[in-house]
Amino acid sequence: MAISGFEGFEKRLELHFVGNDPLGLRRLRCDALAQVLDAVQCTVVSAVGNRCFDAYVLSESSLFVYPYKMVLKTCGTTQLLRSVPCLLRHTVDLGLRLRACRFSRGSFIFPQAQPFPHTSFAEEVLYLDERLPGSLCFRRARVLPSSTSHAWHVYSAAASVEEAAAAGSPSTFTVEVCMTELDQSLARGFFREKGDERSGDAAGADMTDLTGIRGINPRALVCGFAFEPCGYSMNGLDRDRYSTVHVTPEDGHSYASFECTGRWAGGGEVMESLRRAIAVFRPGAVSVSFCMGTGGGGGCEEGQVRSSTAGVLEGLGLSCRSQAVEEFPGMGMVTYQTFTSARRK
Ligand SMILES: C[S@+](CC[C@H](N)C(=O)[O-])C[C@H]1O[C@@H](n2cnc3c(N)ncnc32)[C@H](O)[C@@H]1O
Repeated sequence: MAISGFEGFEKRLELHFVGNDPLGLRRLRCDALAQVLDAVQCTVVSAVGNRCFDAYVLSESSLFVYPYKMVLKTCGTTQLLRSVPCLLRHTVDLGLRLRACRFSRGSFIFPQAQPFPHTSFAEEVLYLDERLPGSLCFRRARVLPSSTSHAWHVYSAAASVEEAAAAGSPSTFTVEVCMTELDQSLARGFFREKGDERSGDAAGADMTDLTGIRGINPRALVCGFAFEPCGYSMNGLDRDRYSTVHVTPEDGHSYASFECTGRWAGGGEVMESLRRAIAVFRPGAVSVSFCMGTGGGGGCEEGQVRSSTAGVLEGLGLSCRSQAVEEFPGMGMVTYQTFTSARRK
């Protein structure tokens, strides 16, 4: 951990593959996954799977493995992008071909504590540019700004605009929420009692219930883990959709994140999850980023996504301070909105 404090803001990598084996990436052996995570400098603390995907809680955030999609999200001073060369070696052995990659992150609280290749966004982009196969020729790196010092950094690379659009239906989305300045009394719910000798899973299950996290999606199978002396991570599995929450409750640099995937279908369900997740923490500042497939025809329209999001957060006493939108060839549209508590001015 950095001397300054624990860096809650995660780095997130999403990789899409093509192949002929229906199990695809789920065939990756435990020792191969351990090598990939070793390169990043984190470990698995718990794992669960369903018919559609495997979900791992890590010492620093989460990993989701579908047959043709992998999402690796890590916080602290982990070296997320170092997973790429190792992973690509293993996936070639499984007969899988990388067809798209997206890397995203917010602005670090302690940027000086980040090691290579995360010392700057330019370094991260260069690292990926040099290691991704040349066949991923549609590339874009953008920093979506806000009215504060926070910004959303996104890099994407795709082999073909058509191939990627076909694989991600226009109505599928991923939403990433970053919350800081958590309500102190609510953040206390993510500290363990002194002398609590239960396992991280057992203490995590209680935190899931007592803090209201279980209610974010009552249908999900939740795998929660409580760190010592504080901190919490959970993965939720609901059919082919995952959700994940990570909490750094320490006062002064408190942070929580919520992420989920789904289909837009009018947006009611995702907006309700968003409302419940933010209500668990009552943060002073929030950013919400949606990544949506492109192609039109029954999908989610970015203007509608932004106005629904603003409506939900305003209902929680948060005011929209900035909005940005950017298209990434082959990966879709990304929106980025920031909010602060109305009481905070
Ligand atoms: C891994 S969790 C949640 C990560 C998530 N990205 C976040 O920061 O919101 C991080 C919290 O757990 C605490 N923690 C305790 N032991 C830890 C460990 N071995 N590895 C990572 N975090 C640990 C940290 O101090 C922090 O409060």
